[in-house]
Amino acid sequence: MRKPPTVYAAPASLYSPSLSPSAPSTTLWPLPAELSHSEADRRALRRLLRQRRRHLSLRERCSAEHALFRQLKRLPELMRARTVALYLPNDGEIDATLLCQWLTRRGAHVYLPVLRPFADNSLWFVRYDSSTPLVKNRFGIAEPDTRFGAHKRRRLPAWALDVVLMPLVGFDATGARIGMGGGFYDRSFAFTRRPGPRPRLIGLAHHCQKVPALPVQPWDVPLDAIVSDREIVRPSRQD
Ligand SMILES: Nc1nc2c(c(=O)[nH]1)N(C=O)[C@@H](CNc1ccc(C(=O)N[C@@H](CCC(=O)O)C(=O)O)cc1)CN2
Ligand SMILES: Nc1ncnc2c1ncn2[C@@H]1O[C@H](COP(=O)(O)OP(=O)(O)OP(=O)(O)O)[C@@H](O)[C@H]1O
Repeated sequence: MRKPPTVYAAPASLYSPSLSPSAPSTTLWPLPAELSHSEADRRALRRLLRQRRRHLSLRERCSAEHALFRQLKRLPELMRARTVALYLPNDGEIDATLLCQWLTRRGAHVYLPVLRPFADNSLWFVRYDSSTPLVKNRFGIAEPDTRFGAHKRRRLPAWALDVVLMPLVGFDATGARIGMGGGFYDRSFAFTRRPGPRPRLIGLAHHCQKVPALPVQPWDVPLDAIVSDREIVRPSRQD
């Protein structure tokens, strides 16, 4: 019999050995003095922050993952949530999958993002548990298999999720964020600017991804909180 997929552990390939376990990643990958709105600057910043997070050692990752879990368990949004979207970590992203068991024990359901086929960079959210078959998407990230329509009963409209935990590439103290650059989350949650039911949006990142200031783009959806292994940032919503 085929072994069921391991679900709650992050793939071992994510944990590439550290290049230099002792050097703090912020020293090795310093930020430029000025950051502008220009696409070239945003691309350069993404590359640098992605290097920083990939450079964390296994020990730093493990301790960050546990620190993040402690912070998340205290969030009122998660304590009352019944449906929570998270992500399977990729490219050095902070790992929030310790929450899976915690949420399941509380009777909540976990969802993962799936690249929407035949659509412009937006996401579906499909229920995830220990028996969910996973396949790699075009970026090499594992996601629930939606090829044969079996996911249809397990898909939830984005507005019906209680909480969305969103992977960030960078953030600042005001709650501004930068993602992987595909606009996937911005498109999928653009509706949250209008009145009506909406999930709480919570960005997650390693502390080394915090920058002094990030320009906000007109299409950036506002977040309710950003949680790192060090702190919880609560931006004041403008609406
Ligand atoms: N773990 C995780 N899952 C996620 C996301 C994420 O950021 N993290 N996403 C969040 O949006 C979506 C996928 N978005 C992504 C957008 C760009 C790249 C990326 O690596 N881009 C390459 C260019 C690759 C190419 O074009 O072929 C790059 O920038 O180097 C990866 C994922 C859905 N699932
Ligand atoms: N609601 C939207 N409708 C149409 N295009 C959008 C929308 N949101 C973002 N975009 C486009 O997506 C592209 C990427 O946006 P951006 O650089 O802000 O990505 P990001 O915030 O890093 O990614 P993500 O939202 O996936 O975390 C931009 O060219 C932007 O114009």
